[in-house]
Amino acid sequence: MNYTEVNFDGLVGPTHNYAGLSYGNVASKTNANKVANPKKAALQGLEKMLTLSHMGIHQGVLAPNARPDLTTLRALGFSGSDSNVISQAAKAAPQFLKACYSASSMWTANAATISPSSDTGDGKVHFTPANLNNKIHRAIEAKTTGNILKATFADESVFTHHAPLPQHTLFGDEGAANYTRLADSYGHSGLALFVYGEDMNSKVKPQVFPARQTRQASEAIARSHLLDPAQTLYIQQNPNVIDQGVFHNDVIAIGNENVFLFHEQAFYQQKKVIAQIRQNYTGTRPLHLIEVTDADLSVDEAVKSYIFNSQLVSLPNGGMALIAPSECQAIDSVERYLASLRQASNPIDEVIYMDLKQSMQNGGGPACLRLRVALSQNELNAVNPNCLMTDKLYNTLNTWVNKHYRDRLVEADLADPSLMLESQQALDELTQIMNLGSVYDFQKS
Ligand SMILES: N=C(N)NCCC[C@H](NC(=O)CCC(=O)O)C(=O)O
Repeated sequence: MNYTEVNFDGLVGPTHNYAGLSYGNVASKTNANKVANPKKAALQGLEKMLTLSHMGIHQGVLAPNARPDLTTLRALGFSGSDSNVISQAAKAAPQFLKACYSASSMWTANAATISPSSDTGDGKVHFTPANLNNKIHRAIEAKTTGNILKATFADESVFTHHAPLPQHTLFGDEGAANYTRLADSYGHSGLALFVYGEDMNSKVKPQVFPARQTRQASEAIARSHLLDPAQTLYIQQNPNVIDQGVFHNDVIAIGNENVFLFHEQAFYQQKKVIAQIRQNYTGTRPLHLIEVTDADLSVDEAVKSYIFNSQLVSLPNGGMALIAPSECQAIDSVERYLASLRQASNPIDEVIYMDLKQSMQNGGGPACLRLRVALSQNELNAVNPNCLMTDKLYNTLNTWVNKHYRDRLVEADLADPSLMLESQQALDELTQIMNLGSVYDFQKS
């Protein structure tokens, strides 16, 4: 059957800011308190979506979570009118206010884990929103993200939506950022690689920064998605690279169809991992396992450039392209490596650089900004059409961003209730543009 991959990018929400909320994510900490430009962030994201759709690649859009998250602020004991909730939180608990204002749902690689119908026991596409248990500003995304996924993929005859895993450290789940699938093509059953940072029954774990994904979470998802155990591998991230800022596996490895590009320090007991992948891959097209050595690039250069957070996409006329952050052009060794990768004998023959600086400064590169969904033609027809990128939707969203978004946001602005009202108005309009219904709590009260 004819399958295709659709990249669903997260639309950057109107409250994008730099709050230093993610311990273990170097960029988030380094850029804390910088002046943010939400308008530019959203336009940079839309530009990437348009570029891919003009390359003939199917492109989708996922609406952002509503911020501030008043439901969470009220659960924390702030009460009265919405404006009172904001001003009380700004005085008593600015850290929680920042968490409830984060636009972090833009990084939709963390929105969910999705298994295509060619991998699942019942032939449906399975979705599990990530609980993002490790960080409070992200853990509060799961419920609304679930609503948005249901409104985007509504047809229950082809799509199955699971609840997020229990909110407990044992089941820390970061979604597709820690999941890759290797297959002959999108429509063939694939080898699911679940990469975890910590097995809660083992002592092998990072010493400085937290491991966000647990093996227990990955196993639970593979069970609910009815994956074939013979086609599912659980791989541990190298704890030493987590301690160097590799907080998700997609900061050190990227796979697409029969190509897997990863750093030589990506995994714990890497030689064994490579042998397992080779042994379990059932495709007939040759598997390209491309290991980037320390001599090519250090882990530090990988984290600074975000080279592994490029999107690796199959082109309509064959071959693959790497959609890389423009930060890769600033580091000589990275540029050199990319040039040699293009020349070498593998399907990657194009590198396209994108300016995503607003997102990058919070540790979110091209691959963080998109959720991959492999779909058959029939399943693609069942997707909410207002969530699929066209020139018309691009123009509408561009106008919408220019109308509603600020071009400057700092922490002090979060205490001003007019930011809340502006955001709610913008998002209410967005749900009409994207025909999502009432996915936000503020639309229900
Ligand atoms: N690698 C992938 N797939 N996603 C990147 C997510 C970046 C996000 N940054 C933040 O949440 C920073 C927010 C702040 O500090 O204001 C995170 O750490 O979870």
